[in-house]
Amino acid sequence: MNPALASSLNVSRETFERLEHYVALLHKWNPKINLVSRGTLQDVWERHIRDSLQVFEAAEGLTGAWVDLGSGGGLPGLVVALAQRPGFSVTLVESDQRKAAFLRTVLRETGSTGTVIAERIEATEPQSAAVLSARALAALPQLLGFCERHLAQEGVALLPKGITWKNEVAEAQKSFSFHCEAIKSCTQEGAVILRIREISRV
Ligand SMILES: C[S@@+](CC[C@H](N)C(=O)[O-])C[C@H]1O[C@@H](n2cnc3c(N)ncnc32)[C@H](O)[C@@H]1O
Repeated sequence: MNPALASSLNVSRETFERLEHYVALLHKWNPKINLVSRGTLQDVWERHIRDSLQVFEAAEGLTGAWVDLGSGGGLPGLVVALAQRPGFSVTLVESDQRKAAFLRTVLRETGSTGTVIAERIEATEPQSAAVLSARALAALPQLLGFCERHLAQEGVALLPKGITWKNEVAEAQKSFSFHCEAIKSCTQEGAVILRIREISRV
């Protein structure tokens, strides 16, 4: 337990302990199945955990079914599940069977609840999510297509994007109408979390 780190992440002791267990499993499994790029593993708390927790914070005021698409090694969806905030049920969609096995292992070993769907997003039964997240999965136009399938009408998408986010928004506006708020990232200069709702085709 590192109290200074736990406090800077603004998580409870219990959540921090689950996150520590997750980080240990990431180190153990990563050499075999490449869950995160090897170079980022030494800096996992900043590059991945803090980066995912800020997506969670952007969900302030929301509750219900949280669906994370293309979860990979669990970012940000598994971190949301490990935080165990009341009012959310978390589903992780990841088509790679080995990564899905990893996600289930972390949930089981940390005593956390969550569902892992080891299927392709396009083939998964529509989820009617209240909150939909996806990090490093696809460009915004494709992500909004996934939202059409999996986000409830009143739902909110939380999509971390890098410094070219304005270009992606402009590209997506050619095919979709949507309300978009850009929340500054605390982990990368120029990056944002797009908070998107009221999506429809133009
Ligand atoms: C670049 S990784 C990002 C993983 C994680 N979100 C992160 O930020 O580290 C993209 C993940 O999405 C999964 N994926 C890509 N296309 C998918 C699809 N159509 N259906 C389900 N999973 C998909 C891949 O297997 C991979 O694990």
